[in-house]
Amino acid sequence: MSRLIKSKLELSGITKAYMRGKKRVPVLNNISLHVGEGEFVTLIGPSGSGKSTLFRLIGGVERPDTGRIVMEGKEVTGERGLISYMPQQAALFPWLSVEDNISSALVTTGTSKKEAKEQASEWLRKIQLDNVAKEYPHVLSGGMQQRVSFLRALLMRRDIMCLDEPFAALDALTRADMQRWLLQLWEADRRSVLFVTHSIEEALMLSDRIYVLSPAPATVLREIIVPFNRPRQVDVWTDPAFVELKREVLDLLEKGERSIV
Ligand SMILES: Nc1ncnc2c1ncn2[C@@H]1O[C@H](COP(=O)(O)OP(=O)(O)OP(=O)(O)O)[C@@H](O)[C@H]1O
Repeated sequence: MSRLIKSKLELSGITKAYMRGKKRVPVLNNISLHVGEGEFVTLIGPSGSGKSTLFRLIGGVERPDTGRIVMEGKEVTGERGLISYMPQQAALFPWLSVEDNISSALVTTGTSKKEAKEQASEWLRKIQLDNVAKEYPHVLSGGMQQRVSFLRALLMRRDIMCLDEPFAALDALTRADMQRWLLQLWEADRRSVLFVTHSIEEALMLSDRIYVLSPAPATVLREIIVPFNRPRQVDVWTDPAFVELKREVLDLLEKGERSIV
């Protein structure tokens, strides 16, 4: 299905190993995947399977040993500054107010300072954080900081947004709230997203497609197309197909774990 959609990001044959002392430790083994225009794609895999490493390669912070990274049809292996990245802990400038954290993201896209300030206030109103616009990030709760951090990534308007377990540090209720919030905001804007999570439910709730990774050295165990319609309802987890897919992913992850014991 997704091959009909124009690819924003395409990884082919990515291999990466690190040296630990004199020992070469393979982390990624021949990974190929793609993210189509306006697609929400998730990577799920056990801890240490190389998901963050993959993001570092896509972000150009490191280079793969073999393989190619292509964005919008152009090879960009090792090039920086092409993605917007949101890590587990909110990445905000502590010396800037919430509003200035947002407007500075807009300025990087070429928006004038005056226009950026106006748009930042408008966005903060839209996500109901206008009451903290003048505050500094440390005053905000974890969930609020992550909303601001997501908004920054969204407004950078890079070709692809890479979200690395953005809700992992939040409590269960805030996390569920954030998932609903992200779903609404993303469905209104449809950016191309590559998302990492450990939560199968989160992956099924948010994604168009899921790549299930094996333990390191990671390979793609399976690509799963998530069949639920959009706009997606939050009660999708009660759908029998949801329960079935959850079991399928869990089995894959468990089999992957067992194969290295
Ligand atoms: N710079 C490095 N030098 C040596 N080993 C590294 C380096 N970076 C990562 N590794 C190793 O590569 C493996 C994959 O790490 P990575 O952080 O990419 O996994 P991950 O899937 O993101 O893990 P988690 O889900 O726990 O965040 C780990 O064994 C890690 O120790």
